[in-house]
Amino acid sequence: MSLSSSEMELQLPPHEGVELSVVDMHTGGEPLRIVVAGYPEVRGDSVLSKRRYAREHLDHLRKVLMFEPRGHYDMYGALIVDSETPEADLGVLFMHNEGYSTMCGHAVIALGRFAVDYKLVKEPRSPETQVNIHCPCGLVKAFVEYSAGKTGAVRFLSVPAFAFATDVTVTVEGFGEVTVDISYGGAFYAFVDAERFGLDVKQSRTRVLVDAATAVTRAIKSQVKLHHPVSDDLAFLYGTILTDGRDQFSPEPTANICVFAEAQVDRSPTGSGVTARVALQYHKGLIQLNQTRTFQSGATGSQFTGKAVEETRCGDFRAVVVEVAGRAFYTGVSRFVQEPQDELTHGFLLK
Ligand SMILES: O=C(O)[C@H]1NCC[C@@H]1O
Repeated sequence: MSLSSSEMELQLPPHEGVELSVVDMHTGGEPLRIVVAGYPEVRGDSVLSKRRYAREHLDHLRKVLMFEPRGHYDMYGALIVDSETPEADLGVLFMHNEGYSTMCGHAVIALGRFAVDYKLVKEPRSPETQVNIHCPCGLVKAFVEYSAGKTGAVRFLSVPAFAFATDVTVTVEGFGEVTVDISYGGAFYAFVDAERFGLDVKQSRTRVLVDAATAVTRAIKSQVKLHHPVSDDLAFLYGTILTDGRDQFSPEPTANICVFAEAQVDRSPTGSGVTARVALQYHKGLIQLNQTRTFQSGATGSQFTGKAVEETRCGDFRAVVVEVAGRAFYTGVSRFVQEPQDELTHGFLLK
């Protein structure tokens, strides 16, 4: 007996399970699982309150889609929701191995293409189509290359980014006193030169980099209070980014690796991290407005570019608008099922 490909196409046998459909993409190697069907209504009168609602009432579905056996420890997801902002083409919630982030640049790059390809914006235009994406941190403007019916590279202008604190010394378990910078690019990150730990973001083993970055994140969470002028929901440390220390402007790429959420490793250079790092470099006078830098993922070598394009403010902070650019690709579509008899149907992670 043989099965032709058309007979096998997207057919599940009869089952009593709940189905969830997704489109999978990746940006610089970092996965993005976009939910297209199967989620119940996400209640709330703002994208930030919808994020709270999803965390309180729908978290079982995050685990189904992010965790094994359908996902994996480092899976990342996006759930499209309505936005309360009239200029927004779509709202989005981001999900990962621990919860819901406030910003995700790799996801914005993928969602920009997705929104044009799946007709979430009215009339695509050449050479670029603008897609306004309302993220929990605010409105992010994506510009998607569009030519002869095809989408390409994406650049986006993020929410105001600012250096929150520089040269903060914390006591890190296993490493003693470590001095870090903390910067905001839609989410807060700590930045440290990997050399401080005797590590190299491109050469060292990923597990060793993750342990050092995670120890820094834990230390900051317990020793530094963050705040954000717009909302307390934004005031938490999302992760630590280890760098190669090359912050002074150079046309050469600078590498970093981002460890966020629950010791999750970004395969991409991290769009919100690039935003925060550019704000930090600008704050320190290491780059000028419109000087484009290339940022490379220490994990995969994939690249984004980033530049500060305009000075602005965020509450009392002097801030900049940062433009980040990169490319995303489709990897597949899936219809997942949760069979009620399956003991592992809710998902699990190996730690
Ligand atoms: O590109 C970014 O901004 C994201 N990638 C995973 C972690 C961050 O949310």
